[in-house]
Amino acid sequence: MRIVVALGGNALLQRGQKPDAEVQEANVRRAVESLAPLAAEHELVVTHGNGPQVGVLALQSASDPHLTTPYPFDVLGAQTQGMIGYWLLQAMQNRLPGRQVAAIINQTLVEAADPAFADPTKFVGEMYTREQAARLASDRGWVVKPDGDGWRRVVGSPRPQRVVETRLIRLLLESGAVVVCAGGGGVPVIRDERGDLQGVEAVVDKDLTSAVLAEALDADVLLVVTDVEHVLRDFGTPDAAPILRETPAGLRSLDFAAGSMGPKVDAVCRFVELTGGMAAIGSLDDAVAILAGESGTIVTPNGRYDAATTAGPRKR
Ligand SMILES: Nc1ncnc2c1ncn2[C@@H]1O[C@H](COP(=O)(O)OP(=O)(O)O)[C@@H](O)[C@H]1O
Ligand SMILES: NC(=O)OP(=O)(O)O
Repeated sequence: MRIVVALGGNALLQRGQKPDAEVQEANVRRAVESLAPLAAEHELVVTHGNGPQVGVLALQSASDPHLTTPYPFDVLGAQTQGMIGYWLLQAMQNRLPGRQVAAIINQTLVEAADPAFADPTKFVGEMYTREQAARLASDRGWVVKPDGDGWRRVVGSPRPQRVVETRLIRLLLESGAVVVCAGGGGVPVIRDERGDLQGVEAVVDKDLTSAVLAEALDADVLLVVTDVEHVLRDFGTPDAAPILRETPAGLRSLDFAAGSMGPKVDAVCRFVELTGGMAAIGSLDDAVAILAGESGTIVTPNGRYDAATTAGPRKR
């Protein structure tokens, strides 16, 4: 099978952890431990988040006295692709000797007129108290919003339209390589009036980009892995209950939090609606169990899933 796995920012940096390289490298090794069995049997594309990391780089850049202007978010997004891509590349190569692994810088086309530029929703960087966030907003011109128990900076997150390097990713997959791409949702770009690509100030949602990419690659499965075993209905209430199997229409009839579960649900529904394939949201540690139908929230056109008929290896 051809599988696209979207690795949550939580997989790379758990809440409360300091964003030191060695902390994230250890988390990446744990992620790769979970994904390696999939790579051994299937064609595998790994995408990843960059919310915490791109916020750290933005702060560094804004504090650098040598710069006249801080680096814009397209440049910072490319930096996170290089950094996280390198960690994933090395961990995969160590865990899958003999297998080719490619980690590529890539761009995601968005629409210049997307209203999301004017209504920032994408959380970046670390968590602050309400008072700290208010001060940062006034000192640095940030937009800040509540995220769970704290406050974080938000930036515009236009909808991904197409991964520019889709053909290259397909070629790499067909050659047998594991491909790490679409990091941070891909570097956001538009085409100018001459048709040239040009970066824009935004951070694309990696789950939505993963759905666009998975569909364009004719993937069989889209796995969105994060720090919860299932999507919960009535999240945050005493009636919270795991959703095990669902149809896209069933999931879309429920409400999910913008900026966290909302885009993941949107991504898996979109993939299943467009392809008739299987998509799931679950825990990073359970990637193999999700495919076996033993964990996660599994979304299919009819809300049923038979691992024996779906999860066979794809001929390369
Ligand atoms: N309905 C829900 N079911 C489960 N988790 C939810 C739900 N709504 C919000 N969440 C929160 O979403 C988080 C996962 O989203 P997010 O933090 O954006 O993940 P990642 O960074 O891994 O992509 C969970 O840790 C949980 O706190
Ligand atoms: N770009 C992006 O979606 O990052 P996170 O998954 O870390 O929020």
